[in-house]
Amino acid sequence: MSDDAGKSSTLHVHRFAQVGKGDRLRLDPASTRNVFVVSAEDQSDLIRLTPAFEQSGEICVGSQRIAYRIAEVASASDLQSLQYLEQFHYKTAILSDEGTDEAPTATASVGGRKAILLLQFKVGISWHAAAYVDIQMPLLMVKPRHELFANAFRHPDRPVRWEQWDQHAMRENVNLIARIARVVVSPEYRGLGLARTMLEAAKTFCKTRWHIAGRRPLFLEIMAEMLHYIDFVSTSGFVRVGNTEGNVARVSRDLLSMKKGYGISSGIMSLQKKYLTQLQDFCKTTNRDFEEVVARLEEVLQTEDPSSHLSPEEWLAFRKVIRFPIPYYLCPLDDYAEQYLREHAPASPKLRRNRFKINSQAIAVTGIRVTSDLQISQSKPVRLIMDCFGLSADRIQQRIIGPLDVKASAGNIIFISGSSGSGKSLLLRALDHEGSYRSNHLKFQRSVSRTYSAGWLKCLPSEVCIFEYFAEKYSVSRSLSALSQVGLSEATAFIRPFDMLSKGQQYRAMLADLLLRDDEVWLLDEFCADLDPLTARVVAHNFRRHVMAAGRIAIVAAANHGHYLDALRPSKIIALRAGDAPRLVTYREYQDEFLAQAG
Ligand SMILES: Nc1ncnc2c1ncn2[C@@H]1O[C@H](COP(=O)(O)OP(=O)(O)OP(=O)(O)O)[C@@H](O)[C@H]1O
Repeated sequence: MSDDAGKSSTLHVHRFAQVGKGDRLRLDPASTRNVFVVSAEDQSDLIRLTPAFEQSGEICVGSQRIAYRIAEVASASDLQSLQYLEQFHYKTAILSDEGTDEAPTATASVGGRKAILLLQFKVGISWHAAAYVDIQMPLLMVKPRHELFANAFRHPDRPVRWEQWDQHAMRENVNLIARIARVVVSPEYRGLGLARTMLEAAKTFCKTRWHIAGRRPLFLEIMAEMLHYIDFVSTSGFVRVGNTEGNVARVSRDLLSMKKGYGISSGIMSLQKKYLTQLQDFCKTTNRDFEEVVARLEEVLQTEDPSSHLSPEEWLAFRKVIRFPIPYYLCPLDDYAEQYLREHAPASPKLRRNRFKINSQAIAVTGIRVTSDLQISQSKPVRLIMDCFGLSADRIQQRIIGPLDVKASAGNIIFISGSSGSGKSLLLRALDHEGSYRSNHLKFQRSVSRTYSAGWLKCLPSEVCIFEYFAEKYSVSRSLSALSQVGLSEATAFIRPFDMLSKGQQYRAMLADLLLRDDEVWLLDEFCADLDPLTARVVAHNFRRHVMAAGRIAIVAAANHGHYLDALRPSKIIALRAGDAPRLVTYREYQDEFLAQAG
């Protein structure tokens, strides 16, 4: 950089620093740490460049608070963390000539400005990378934005105005939009709502640090296929503006025209060339005629659900050249931008909320007794045990549970604790008054105030991958939402059959299935037993929210629970002890009496 007298000096900044050629800098005479870019619109507006952006906060899961920091990627170790997280990315901007070319990696150079904010959790004395958001320059041509900006924009405080969104207005102002190119969350930390935390951080960053040639942005945009199914952005102030255009209407025409060596009417030429090469490669490997393949492409694109008409090879080839419309959202970054969106954004049909059948009725199961009756077969080893332990009768009748009354109203969790063999599983069985469980040696007694349907975790079929099972049984959006609530959002898990999942993944998949079913009472044994402590906490936390929202009654049993019980926060606890009467206590009493002892 050089000063007004032309004297030059060097300022070292990190790779993604928000500064470019021609930017005017202001140094703080009191501290060389403080460097600003002078706004091109208002000399008194200083946009901070250094120190780099950093924000901290806490995420609460039950009573546990996990500290995090979000900072610009600035060091070599940040870059390493980023590379680690890249493998888990959801693509948020699809291949598009309304968009970029195939989404490059976050660390790759894309040309133009970009900023990457990395979220790290404090674990002990070290920091664990958990999520990042990648902010880039906007796309040039986006149909819904184009239509929205056809409305005159007259900023009251900034020299930003256009009467119509023509070439001139676009050239002048398109960089007043920043784009969220990606939000990535590590699978270990899914279910904590980190996508929202990252969107909020991106907004703050854009309001305070982002600029192009000294001009601050007015909007933040995001477009993503996933937004068809889960709206993870509107709670952060993003407004749906419409769907991108995609290329369905013109892809075959463009391909044929390119093949003949002609240009195309719209879109990015290099991208179209790539499509052409990809389809030509497909024709070569399958020995098919190009025109015939394009005709086939055209034919399936006329149908309502094109992908269902394609063979696997065709699907793999065609998906590289077809871009379906995807939802496009804008987030205002100042008051006028907000007012403008409020006035002009088309009223778009809201995504249907994931409605669950909501229950409101209580249950009362009284006089619960479970007794076992065992005729002892007197083999030599059994006689040995009888001698050693002083057993004399040839028949053992034992009260395992009860008498006990269980009453619960909708939206509550009852937790059954007790050591191994204390009767947790049998109590759950007893609460399933219509259940099919039978044993010749057990007698169940209870009376119920009314009948209710009880739901258990059930293994899922292994003939299809789990997402196929979910999407066919429920809707895509309900399935995605339930799977994300149980912290299962890895694409690689979704596309495997149930028997190819880990125990913990199987558990979460079964739990998602239970959340989506309509049973009034959920009976869960060995709750979260196969999960690591953090995932168990996250699952317990989200499970509780779901029970309350859907008015379910959940009766949950586990021997090991100290690491997540505060996140589950049951309303009552039934503490079982072999050979003793069960105790019914509140969560607070249980904490004082039982957990304190255990701790
Ligand atoms: N089918 C059965 N017939 C007779 N007795 C049984 C039967 N099933 C379980 N029991 C006995 O009932 C008692 C309670 O068993 P239960 O499976 O409910 O214990 P639990 O608390 O769930 O134990 P864990 O934590 O080890 O799973 C045990 O002593 C067990 O031996």
